[in-house]
Amino acid sequence: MDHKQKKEKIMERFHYSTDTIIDKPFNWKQMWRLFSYLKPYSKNLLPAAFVAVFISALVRLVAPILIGKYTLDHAIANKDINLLTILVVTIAGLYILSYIANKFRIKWMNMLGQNVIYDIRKHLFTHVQTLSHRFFDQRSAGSILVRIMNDINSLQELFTSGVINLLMDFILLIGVVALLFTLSPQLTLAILIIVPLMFFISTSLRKKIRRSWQTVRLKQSKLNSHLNESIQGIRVTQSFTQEKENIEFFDGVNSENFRAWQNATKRNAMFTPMVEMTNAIGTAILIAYGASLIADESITIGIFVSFAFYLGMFWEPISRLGQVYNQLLMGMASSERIFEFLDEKPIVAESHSPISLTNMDGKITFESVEFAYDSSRKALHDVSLTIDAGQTVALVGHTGSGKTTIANLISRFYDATAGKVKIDDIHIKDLSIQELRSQISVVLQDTFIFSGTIIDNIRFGRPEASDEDVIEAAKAVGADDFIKNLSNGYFTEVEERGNILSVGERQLISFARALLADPRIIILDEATASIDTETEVKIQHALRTLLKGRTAIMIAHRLSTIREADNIIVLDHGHIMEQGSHQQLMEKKGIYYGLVKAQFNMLEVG
Ligand SMILES: Nc1ncnc2c1ncn2[C@@H]1O[C@H](COP(=O)(O)OP(=O)(O)OP(=O)(O)O)[C@@H](O)[C@H]1O
Repeated sequence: MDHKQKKEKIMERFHYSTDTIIDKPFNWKQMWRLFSYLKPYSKNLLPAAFVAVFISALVRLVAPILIGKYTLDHAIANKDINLLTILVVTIAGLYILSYIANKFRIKWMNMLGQNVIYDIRKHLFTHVQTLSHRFFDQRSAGSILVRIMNDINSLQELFTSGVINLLMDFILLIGVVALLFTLSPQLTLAILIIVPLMFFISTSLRKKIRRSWQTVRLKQSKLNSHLNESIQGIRVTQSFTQEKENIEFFDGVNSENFRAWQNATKRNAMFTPMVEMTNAIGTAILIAYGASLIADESITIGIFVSFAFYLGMFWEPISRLGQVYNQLLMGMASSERIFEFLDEKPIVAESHSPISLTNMDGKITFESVEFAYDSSRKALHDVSLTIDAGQTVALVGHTGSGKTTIANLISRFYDATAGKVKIDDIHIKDLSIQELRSQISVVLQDTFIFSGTIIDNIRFGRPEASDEDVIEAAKAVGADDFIKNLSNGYFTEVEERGNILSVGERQLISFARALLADPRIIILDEATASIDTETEVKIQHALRTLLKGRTAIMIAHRLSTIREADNIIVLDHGHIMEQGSHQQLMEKKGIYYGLVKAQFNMLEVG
């Protein structure tokens, strides 16, 4: 395989297909929605900045006429020293006023921009937190990160300088055109001939620029997704010595990103030369036609000078409007992506009038429940079961048989596609999601440890718990011993995912976390799988404390851990195959019996 083929193969290795180009036409409604984030500032920052803009625009509009028409044609032509002094002082005063107004305009606009960015980011993050598991199943963490960080960042310029420049340029443009007309209508008309040409070129560029910014975001998304995955999976990469391939893939995505940027900035840069070219044509017309108008005394030299000033001021806002327009296009590309997330509704939605169940008993019923993660295959078929309050039920079965899916439906991370899941005989969809979940604790094999201290990690589900309560919970599950031996005991800082702890230690922390949260229903999904047999024996006792008086669902491949369960449900390909106590199922000599025997034989051989 030559290098090119090898590279192509590497580039096919990872797929980050969920982020697609959203190519809708320029949409004013959407822009309006974006600008509605300015609303909270419509009574303070925004009007203050508008006043500042208005003052500096006004000064810029008035000064040339004072310089050209009045200073040249009146004061200097008539040698009127008094008028000249008044004009010089007025012009100087106006420029000082403009300087002050500009200073405040920049300060207030920066504050406005930062506030708006803060608000949009907060809104998006808050919304993303409420979205259902299915949303996260379908997207990489990196692509979500790009929208919350890069897409929102790219709006910053639009809000700090774009919006206000837009306003300033509109005032300038309207003012300048009006003044040009009053100074000399013929000369103005002659120069305005080029405007339709400019309009035509800018319209044709519009779509291309917007698309290229969309592509940039897409490539950034891919880059971030890969970066995120590479760091999370670095141990696997290194153990399979795939660093070189990983670097090559990264290099491929990085160059795609680089090319996309190049392309977008190239297209962006087309605006300025276009404006400069029209500027040159306009000036040529001014000189040629203006000179002939002076010659036949249709206009004075003072008017010609004012006109030249205004002409410069005419191209400047047009050129800047091009820039703002680009910012608008960029903002459009980003806001489409931001609004796509904001418009995403949680699939698991709160009922319109949720029933409050603050003191749940913990009875769980499944009535002919069916579930499919995607339409192509079902994960559960016609599952009916009853778990009485306080019972401990074990779910066993082969990998992929649907055990975790049952647990997911109890926590309402997903909704059943058919049938009903009930808690205390109430349809789960009618219950308040927050109350439901606050009374359920899930302990997984792969425990998530957040950055922070051990004590705060245990306190995660009950932030108001005292240090003593935390220590008591840790003692009850046998986590106290190892925590005390850490450099700072309970106050030892752990980084994201708790890499300084062993998998078993992380599990013990999550046991303590669950116990402290004091739930009515507890789900242990392979929760003891990474704990050694000795520790497991130790925590069997703690487990009894943890499960006492609560409804418990235990999912375990290691069957020795679930012998004491009140009921064991055996699943196969999403069907309940048999259920009963350990004794009953052993006597039945069915699937469970086979599973126990297989494990026993393995141990014997081992
Ligand atoms: N988020 C998901 N999206 C799509 N399919 C999924 C998802 N999670 C699980 N599945 C599929 O649903 C089926 C049941 O999975 P489930 O996680 O319930 O199995 P399990 O019995 O808990 O397996 P294990 O013992 O390996 O944990 C499997 O075929 C799995 O591939």
